[in-house]
Amino acid sequence: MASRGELIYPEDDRVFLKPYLPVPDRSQDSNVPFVTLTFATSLDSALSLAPGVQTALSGPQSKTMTHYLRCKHDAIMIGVGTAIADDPSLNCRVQGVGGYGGEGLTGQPQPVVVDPHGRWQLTSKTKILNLAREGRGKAPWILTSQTPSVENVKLLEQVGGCYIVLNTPTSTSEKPTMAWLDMLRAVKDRGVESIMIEGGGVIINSLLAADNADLIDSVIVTIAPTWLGQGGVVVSPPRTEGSSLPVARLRQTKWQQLGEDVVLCGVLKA
Ligand SMILES: NC(=O)C1=CN([C@@H]2O[C@H](COP(=O)(O)OP(=O)(O)OC[C@H]3O[C@@H](n4cnc5c(N)ncnc54)[C@H](O)[C@@H]3O)[C@@H](O)[C@H]2O)C=CC1
Ligand SMILES: Nc1nc(O)c(N)c(N[C@@H]2O[C@H](COP(=O)(O)O)[C@@H](O)[C@H]2O)n1
Repeated sequence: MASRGELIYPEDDRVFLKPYLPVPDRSQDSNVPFVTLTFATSLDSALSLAPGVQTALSGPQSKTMTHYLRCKHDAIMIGVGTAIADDPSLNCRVQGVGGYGGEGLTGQPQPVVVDPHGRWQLTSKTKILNLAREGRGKAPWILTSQTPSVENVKLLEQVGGCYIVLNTPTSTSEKPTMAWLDMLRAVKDRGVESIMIEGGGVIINSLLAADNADLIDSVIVTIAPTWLGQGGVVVSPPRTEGSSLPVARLRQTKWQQLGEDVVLCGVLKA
């Protein structure tokens, strides 16, 4: 750890991740960005103790790995459940990136929050807005399907963020209905060539479902040596109706121990 909360990710550990990282210019022909699915899980496949409860699973080394991944992607995406539960920073605190020893916002990912029904109430205390104000992270884009509140728009635009309203069919319930293709195209249209998707449970399970899993280029999972127990937010994507096959399986896997955790990398495409 360096000064001001700056993190240092060793060169040797960077080599291990390289085959799973976005390649510059790789996706320029595609209408969606390079997608990395990445999260930390317990041994019982839980992301957190309960919906709405932030739970530290990663140890210091694997958390630093996640921060390194953030500077290797143009954008970072979470669902509104995570935004409300965690009040996250969604920035990169690796030494040398913008705001942490580097110039401007160089290396900082664009945070993207999926909030179809406008649940996220921003305030002057919302961490991500304050970081943007201080030049230590970018202001978020919020993907929604509803007209946002005037108060939220004001707070967001003051720091350079914006709403992106998708004309995608939505239900009136809390069920996620914005199509992944539409969401990914929307960010690609705004210059995002690579995106890491961190969670939470609804986001990950819908992305891993058969209809969407093809959109994932790389998977990087931190596994912490702990059982959270029943009642947690669990990664367990829906089975295809009538199928008795596994939903998805990683190929080209590699494992690395980081502190007490292991990091599993792989790809889903054949
Ligand atoms: N261990 C880890 O790496 C991580 C843990 N978490 C934890 O996960 C928990 C939050 O997870 P969840 O409650 O499942 O919330 P979530 O973060 O997945 O957000 C769910 C909401 O996002 C929207 N959404 C998701 N997918 C959508 C889609 N395809 N289309 C339209 N809208 C969509 C919907 O409004 C949905 O209700 C928190 O406790 C958080 O701390 C979150 C991220 C990473
Ligand atoms: N890598 C990782 N390990 C954990 O144990 C976690 N709980 C998370 N959560 C994700 O990181 C975000 C919070 O971190 P920042 O404040 O943005 O640095 C949180 O919103 C989840 O996306 N990740």
